Amino acid sequence: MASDTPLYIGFDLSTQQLKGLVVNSDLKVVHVAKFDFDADSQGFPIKKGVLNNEAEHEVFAPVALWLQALDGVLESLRKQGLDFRRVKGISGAGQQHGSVYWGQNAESLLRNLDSSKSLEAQLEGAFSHPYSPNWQDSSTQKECDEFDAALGDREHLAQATGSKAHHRFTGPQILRFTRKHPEIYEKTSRISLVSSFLASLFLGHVAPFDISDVCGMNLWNIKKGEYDERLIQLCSGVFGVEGLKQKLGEVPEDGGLHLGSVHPYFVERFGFSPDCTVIPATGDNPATILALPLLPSDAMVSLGTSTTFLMSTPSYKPDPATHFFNHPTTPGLYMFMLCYKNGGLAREHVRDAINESLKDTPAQPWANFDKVALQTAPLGQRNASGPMKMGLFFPRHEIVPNISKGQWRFTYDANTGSLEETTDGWNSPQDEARAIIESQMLSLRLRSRDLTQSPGNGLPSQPRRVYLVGGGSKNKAIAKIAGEILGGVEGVYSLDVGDNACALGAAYKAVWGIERQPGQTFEDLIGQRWNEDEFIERIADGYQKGVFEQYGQAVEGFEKMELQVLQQEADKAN
Ligand SMILES: Nc1ncnc2c1ncn2[C@@H]1O[C@H](COP(=O)(O)OP(=O)(O)O)[C@@H](O)[C@H]1O
Ligand SMILES: O=C(CO)[C@@H](O)[C@H](O)COP(=O)(O)O
Repeated sequence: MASDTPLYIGFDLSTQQLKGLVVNSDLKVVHVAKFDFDADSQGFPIKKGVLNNEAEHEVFAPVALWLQALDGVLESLRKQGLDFRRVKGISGAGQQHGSVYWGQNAESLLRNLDSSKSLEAQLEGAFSHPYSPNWQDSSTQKECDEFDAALGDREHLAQATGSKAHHRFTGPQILRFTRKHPEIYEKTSRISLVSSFLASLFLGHVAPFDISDVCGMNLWNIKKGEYDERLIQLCSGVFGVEGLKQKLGEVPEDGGLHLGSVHPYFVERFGFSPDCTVIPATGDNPATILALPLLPSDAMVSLGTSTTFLMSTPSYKPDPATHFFNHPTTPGLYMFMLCYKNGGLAREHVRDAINESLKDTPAQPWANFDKVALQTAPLGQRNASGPMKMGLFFPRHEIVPNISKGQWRFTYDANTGSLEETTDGWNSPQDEARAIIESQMLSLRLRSRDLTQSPGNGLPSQPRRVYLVGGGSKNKAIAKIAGEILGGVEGVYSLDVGDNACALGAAYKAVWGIERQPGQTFEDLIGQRWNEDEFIERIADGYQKGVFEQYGQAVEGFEKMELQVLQQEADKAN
């Protein structure tokens, strides 16, 4: 390909790292660079990308860390030989819900960025508050109760905003901020989401929210396409409604909008072309569904720090147990999502316990976990009618369902429907490798079953394909068990970009934003250029008659188990 053809960059500012991925107009990846927060940053006492205040259940990240990371990733791309002059468009993805609080001098500091200094050196003073509340935070129960109550109950809130109130959602977080730091709130000129923060750095002024990511705030009325006045009223606390609206700013509808050209900082420091255009950055989950032309009958499971389950759908069927967002590019479509806090880190706990019990940490740290998981029979059953082992493994307060941290193990007899909380018959931690994967997948199947349909030929309802993405998607043991539980008539697939799907989706968004014809949808443009044989790999079987139905029985036991644990926890609290 000629060396002056256009390139596009997608960034992924996630929990544990910032990635930058470069594609050409044919959607081929030409560069990837990564800045790992724990390994590569200097001067931040973080662990897994965040800081904790356990006493108040707060989890937060230093904003300056992300500034250091952005210069770091661009520097790595330069070292790889990226010719920045060819980059025509930039978009990005940010971990969802996190908020960044800009001070009074933010716009002037952004506008006057000096290319001889690092972003960190000159923007540290741009924030009224140095930390961004992280999606793993669970400090806002009081505020969540108020949000649910503001529209009557959690059903009505979900109907209006796509989700019931959640600890991590930005509205409840802002309300708590107005109470905990009233004087800082007053001095805050603008509030960004992590996605719009990233776009702001490239633009050199505070960028608007993205039409999909704004749905992760419990403030946006999805059907009306505007902020919900009652929720803005609540969220502004003792401060004025107008003041909050001004801090939040406008929300353009077009996900491919040209926000403006990159700031001269990037032209002078890295050699970007002055006409390189910034396209709205979206949330990391919305960006992930843009990594391929996803059909409404497909499901994606993102195995990152969080585990998320994603579908693109024309129907808006909000429910307090799930999330709906506007689709990031296509009006009339929505994104359905389930999000679990205890994803990758919970699996790592079991992995480490197994390595410890075997006194063996192999070079590939997942080797023992995978071997044990595959050697264990489905549901730890000794025979087809034996008791099923199942459990909940939550080293952190879980979102789905809303349960404090803890570990519970049960056996379930599918013939009698009896459920017993017991560790009898469990060989821990070995049995937990399969059990934790099963627990996560059974929860996904339970909560997504109303959105799937029968693919025909008398087959049970299930997705057409299951796509695995995120750090855990390279794990074939997880893929095999995911296929057994979730099904997928055509099988379980992974993207050849492995754990970079989110950055890839952001890069595709930039391609579409710049190269689309008037009215051309994302699905149309990406669908035309998508090369299935090259971009995806079938890594496991999906639907398997017999085992899928066996797990269907287990879903019933799983639901009962969750309800019992919820009841036990509620009784303890009273
Ligand atoms: N081979 C593997 N098997 C299972 N999980 C893995 C494997 N490799 C990485 N992971 C998991 O991937 C997670 C990071 O995923 P990633 O998508 O990169 O993170 P982020 O949440 O920051 O976007 C880690 O927490 C780790 O547990
Ligand atoms: O809170 C959510 C979604 O609602 C999380 O999915 C965050 O968006 C962070 O994701 P990762 O860092 O795990 O990719």
